[in-house]
Order: sequence, then C-alpha cells, then structure tokens
Amino acid sequence: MSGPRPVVLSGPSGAGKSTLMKRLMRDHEGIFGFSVSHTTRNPRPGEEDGKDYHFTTREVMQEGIDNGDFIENAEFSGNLYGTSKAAIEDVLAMNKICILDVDIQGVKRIKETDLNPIYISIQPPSMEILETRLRDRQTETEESLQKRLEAARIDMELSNEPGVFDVVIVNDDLEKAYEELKDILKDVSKTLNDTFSYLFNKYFAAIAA
Ligand SMILES: Nc1ncnc2c1ncn2[C@@H]1O[C@H](COP(=O)(O)OP(=O)(O)OP(=O)(O)O)[C@@H](O)[C@H]1O
Ligand SMILES: Nc1nc2c(ncn2[C@@H]2O[C@H](COP(=O)(O)O)[C@@H](O)[C@H]2O)c(=O)[nH]1
Repeated sequence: MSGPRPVVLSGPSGAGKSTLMKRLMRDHEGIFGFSVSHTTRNPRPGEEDGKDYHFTTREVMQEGIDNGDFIENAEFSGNLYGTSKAAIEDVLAMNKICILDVDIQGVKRIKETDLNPIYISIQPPSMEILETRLRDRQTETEESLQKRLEAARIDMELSNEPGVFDVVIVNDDLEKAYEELKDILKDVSKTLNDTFSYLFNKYFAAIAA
C-alpha cells in the first residue's frame, strides 16, 4: 500500500485510545484519517455506523473474511472485530495519515502484513484505574467488563515485551499523554517517507501559524 505511513494505536480497552485519537483528529483536521473497523458488537449510544465502526453481523463479516477482504480480524470479548483493506485504502487515498485502533491480536496480525505502521501502545496507570474508567464509561455489562479486564492483563504484559511496540504511553494525565502522542508523531515523521514528511510539515506549519 502506498501513501503516508499508518499509525497503530493499541492497548487495553478503557486505556484511552479513542479519547486521544478523537482529540488528535479534531485538533488536526485533514491530517489524520481513522480506519473504520468492522465489528459484530452492538453500537453504543452516540456511535454512528460507518464512522465509529461498520456494525455488521457475524455471518456477513465471516463471509468478508473468507473472501480475503480483511487485513486482520480478531475475536474480542465475545465479538468479532476486523480491519478491511478498503478501510485503510479509503484513508490513504485521501493522502491522510491512517490511524488504526486495534487490540493486541490485531497488532500481531498486522506485523505479518506489509502495512509497516508505527506501533503505539496506550496503557492505563494501573488495573484498578482501568477498571474504574471502564465502569464509569457505563458501556459494559459485568460479563463483558470482566472479559475486557482479563484481556487487559494479557495486553499489559505483552506491551512490555521488547520489540512489540515502538512506543508505550501511560495515559495517567490526559494532557501529558496527548502531548507525548503528538511528540512521537512529530519525531517519527523525521524518519518517514516524503509524503509523510510533507504532511507533517504542513501540520506543524499550521499549528505554528
Ligand atoms: N487520562 C484520563 N484520565 C481519566 N479518564 C480518562 C483518561 N483517558 C480516558 N479517560 C476516560 O476513560 C474512559 C475510557 O477511554 P476510551 O473510551 O478512550 O478508551 P479506549 O481505550 O478507546 O477503550 P476501547 O478500546 O474499549 O474503545 C472514557 O470514559 C474516557 O473519558
Ligand atoms: N483486532 C482488532 N481489534 C479492534 C478493531 N477495532 C477495534 N478493536 C479493538 O477492540 C477492542 C474493543 O473495542 P470497543 O470499541 O468494543 O471498546 C479495543 O481493544 C479495540 O482496540 C479491529 O479492527 N481489529
């Protein structure tokens, strides 16, 4: 795939990936584009089909997977999630930096492809704080909350293994985590291809103005 180098954001459910990513996209409109995943879970209040996710059924999604339409897919907390080739191509076609939000299984599968993204893990300060954030978000049943906490324990262990992520950000203070994320994207841009550097130059010229 051609175009600017994508960015994978991963980390436990409730760590703050969507919060950080939405802010990045809102503050720097036209620079970043979200790879809209498919999922078989039900939409949450306020979530829009085609914007937050492509909400679908297991049968339809499985058919797409069997047809080779997905670069990766995973079972998470009782539902199927996946990144379609079209989701990424749509963003790259607009010459935007593609941001993917995937779990640790997705990270492993993407490493087997030629996507070559920057891998960033967003981690919570502790399991206790993660649980509080997930409960306060009020999106989960007790059963799905427990599944997410179990997955989080595995994720937190794996994220510390050398070579899995390029960077790990601990999202304790939201402002600090956001600044760190912006700094990483700025630093990484120096080593990237011309298109990406061009976009970053455009981006930093815009925020300096
Ligand atoms: N630094 C922070 N301090 C306190 N609360 C936070 C912080 N960052 C995020 N939150 C809150 O924690 C909750 C979980 O954040 P968010 O939904 O962004 O997590 P996520 O990693 O995207 O989760 P998921 O993978 O389930 O989509 C939200 O209610 C959000 O407002
Ligand atoms: N492997 C993939 N994981 C994905 C994808 N889209 C989202 N996710 C991850 O799922 C969990 C739960 O998300 P939620 O929206 O139900 O809270 C979270 O860790 C996401 O990162 C995907 O396409 N592939």
